[in-house]
Order: sequence, then structure tokens, then C-alpha cells
Amino acid sequence: MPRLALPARESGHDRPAATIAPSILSSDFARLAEECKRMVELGADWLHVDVMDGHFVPNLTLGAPVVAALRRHTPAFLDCHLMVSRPAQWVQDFAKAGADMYCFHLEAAAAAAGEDGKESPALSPSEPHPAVRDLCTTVRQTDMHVGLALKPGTPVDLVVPYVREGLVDMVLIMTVEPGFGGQSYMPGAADKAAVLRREFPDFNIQVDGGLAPATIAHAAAGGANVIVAGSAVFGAADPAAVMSQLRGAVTTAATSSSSQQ
Ligand SMILES: O=C(CO)[C@H](O)[C@H](O)COP(=O)(O)O
Ligand SMILES: [Fe+2]
Repeated sequence: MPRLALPARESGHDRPAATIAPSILSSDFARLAEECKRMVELGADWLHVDVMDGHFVPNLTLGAPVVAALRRHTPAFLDCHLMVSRPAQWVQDFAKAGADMYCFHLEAAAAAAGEDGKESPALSPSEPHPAVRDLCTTVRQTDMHVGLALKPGTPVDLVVPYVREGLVDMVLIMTVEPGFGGQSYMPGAADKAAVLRREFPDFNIQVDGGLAPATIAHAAAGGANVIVAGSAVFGAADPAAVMSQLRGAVTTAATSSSSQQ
């Protein structure tokens, strides 16, 4: 049973509540606990933790020991984004560390299933891949929520079977190529949120990469409700104002779109 609940849909809105998740990738790693506490005090709902293994993406960041250390300093929702080639390998470590969301990449989970010459079917829009389904089930058996992430080039219809079958709690639509903070927002990738939002009004849809006051209106119009922002928040003179702008754009889009239905 997860420690903290996910945002739910409010009356008069077309999606679950706006949730702002600063990415600690852009924080001062030498002062991580302090930076996390500061963000929560300034209005962050979740803390987004980017885990990179130097293989699935060309960058190396942190792992479960850092999440465990952070957990001792904050009760905040730790939203872990696993950019790793073997997501099945780290589930128990992150659960023990106190992660709240284990969001792994669909592409990585399917590719890992085909390693060492094993039979692995192609990803399909009509039914879950057996290895990805098993991984979702394994994560569900821990205290963590299950998230499924998509790179910009992965078609959105490939995640639909997992949402339809209730295997996942959130989909993360990457709006930059995973690997680095501070990149430019890809509107074409964000358009995938609208496809999911039409079919799943109560579902949590996260966007990650290049989100800022200048790009949030587009992502919010598409139906995203969980907003990751690293450089725009940590690099701001007034991070609270930026988080409030991001939240306001999602809430406005959620209200206006529901009033048009
Ligand atoms: O997953 C990520 C990169 O792979 C980060 O969460 C993302 O890039 C956030 O940083 P920014 O808001 O600066 O783009
Ligand atoms: Fe991320």
C-alpha cells in the first residue's frame, strides 16, 4: 500500500489536481536535503528524482542510497524517474529506500526482456508486453506507485494497454530526450498527452523536460497535470512564483476545458 495517495480529480475540473514536481537534477547536489526542504516550503507538491545509469541515457546521476538518505530528511513525495536499462533490477532497493513513485521507461523494460537471446514480443498498442506487465505487478507489490515513461520518439498508443488494464498509476511523457536538464521543450512530444487525456480523464499524466512559464500553456492545454520542472524552478530568482505560474496554468486549462464539455 503506497505511503502517500496520488492526486485525484476535483469537481469542475477535467483532470486530477495540478501537481508541481521540481527536478532535483538542477539543485546543488552538495546541499540536497536543504534544497529539497526549501522547494517544499516554497510550494512543491512532489520532488522529482532523476536516476540515470550512464547506459539508457548518456549521463550518470544518483541511485537508491541517495533516495534513502533524502528520505531521512523529508516526508515529501519522492517521484523517482528511472532512466536505466534494467528497471527490474532496482525495484526492491528503491522501495526500501522510501521512494513513492517508481517510474520506469517502457522502452527499457521491453529491451531488457529481450537480452541474452530471450524471446521478447514487440511492444503493441493492443496488449501489454508480458515482461512490462510483470514489472508493473512487481512494483505494485511494494509501497510504491507505478509510473511508465515514454521517450519523445515512442508512440503514445503503446502505453494505452497498460492504462486500460489499470497496471500503471501515471504515464510520464518526456518532452525532451532524456539525459540532461536545461533542454528545449518539444511541443510535438507533449501533444501525446491529449490522446491519453481524451480517454482517461481521471488519470495522472506527467510531462518532463523544458517546462517553464513560457511553455506550460501548451502542455496544460494538452491535458498534463503533473509538471516536472528543473532549471526553470531552481534557476529562478523566485522559485515560488514560477511554481505558482505552472500550477495556475494547469488549473486554468483544467477548468476551461471542463466548462467546454
Ligand atoms: O528527466 C529529466 C531529463 O532527462 C529531467 O527531469 C528534466 O530534464 C528536467 O529538467 P528541465 O526542467 O531543466 O528540462
Ligand atoms: Fe525526469
